[in-house]
Amino acid sequence: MHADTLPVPAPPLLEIDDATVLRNGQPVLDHFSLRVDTGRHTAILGPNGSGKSTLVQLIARQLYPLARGDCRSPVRVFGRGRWNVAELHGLLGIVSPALQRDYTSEMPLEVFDAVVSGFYAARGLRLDHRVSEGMRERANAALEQLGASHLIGREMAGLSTGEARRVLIARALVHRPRALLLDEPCAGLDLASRRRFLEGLRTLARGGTTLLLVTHHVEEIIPEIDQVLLLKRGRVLRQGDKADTLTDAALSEAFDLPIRATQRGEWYHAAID
Ligand SMILES: Nc1ncnc2c1ncn2[C@@H]1O[C@H](COP(=O)(O)OP(=O)(O)OP(=O)(O)O)[C@@H](O)[C@H]1O
Repeated sequence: MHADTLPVPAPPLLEIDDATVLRNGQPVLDHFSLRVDTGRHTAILGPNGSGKSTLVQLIARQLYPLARGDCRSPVRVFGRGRWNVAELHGLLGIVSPALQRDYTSEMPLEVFDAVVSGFYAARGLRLDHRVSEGMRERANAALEQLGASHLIGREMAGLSTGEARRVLIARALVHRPRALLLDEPCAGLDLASRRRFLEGLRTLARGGTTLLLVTHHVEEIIPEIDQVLLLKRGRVLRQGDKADTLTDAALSEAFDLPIRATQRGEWYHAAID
């Protein structure tokens, strides 16, 4: 095969190159670099205040890094440094606690409208939004995929935490994004709901959506995730496969406590030693 007929490799899902983000004048991400290849399911794990949500906001274009001398954007998603936010969300669905707070506030919003308005990157439908039959079908299919079809007709504000999260993930999925960035998706779920929810994520991961899962909990790292990024105080402490990152030494250093990690089948657990 000639060099010019070789397949072009897909650009990485995410490349962050020496990004610094300040809050109140303090660096909360500090000369931060990271690369995640498309198709490689990844967990971003770290203690409170380590910079996980800041990283999500940086990727989502809700926060900006300090400008660099060479004018190159330090954050590239699918190989591009410049995106309009709606276009970006079509390729990379993002579900965060802030989004959930916004969508479950008292301002009325029905479940199906919450999902189908994802096509317009809007919170609910406006009069000028035309919903085609194709859009309806995709919104219904996404709700079904998340086991949330029975919630159609309900108000978002009246849903439980887990129900609302499923609806918001369905909303992110209407675009058939290549990747999903989920910030603390299991927060507020009881033990059984958490396991059911994680099984749903496993199905998504196996279906070809690259997952970026932000969490404090080793137990939420589904078997399909094979790369872990350990954060500490705004820096990457360690990045690699689970055998290298979910170790007693690495977790103890990240959380500043002696931690013992154990593997049970395909899942990992961590406890204070
Ligand atoms: N709006 C803000 N103004 C000032 N400082 C902030 C703001 N938001 C976060 N920070 C600070 O930035 C640092 C990183 O916070 P961030 O929320 O990104 O961490 P996190 O890893 O997501 O934490 P948690 O697990 O508690 O959600 C913390 O020191 C935090 O106090």
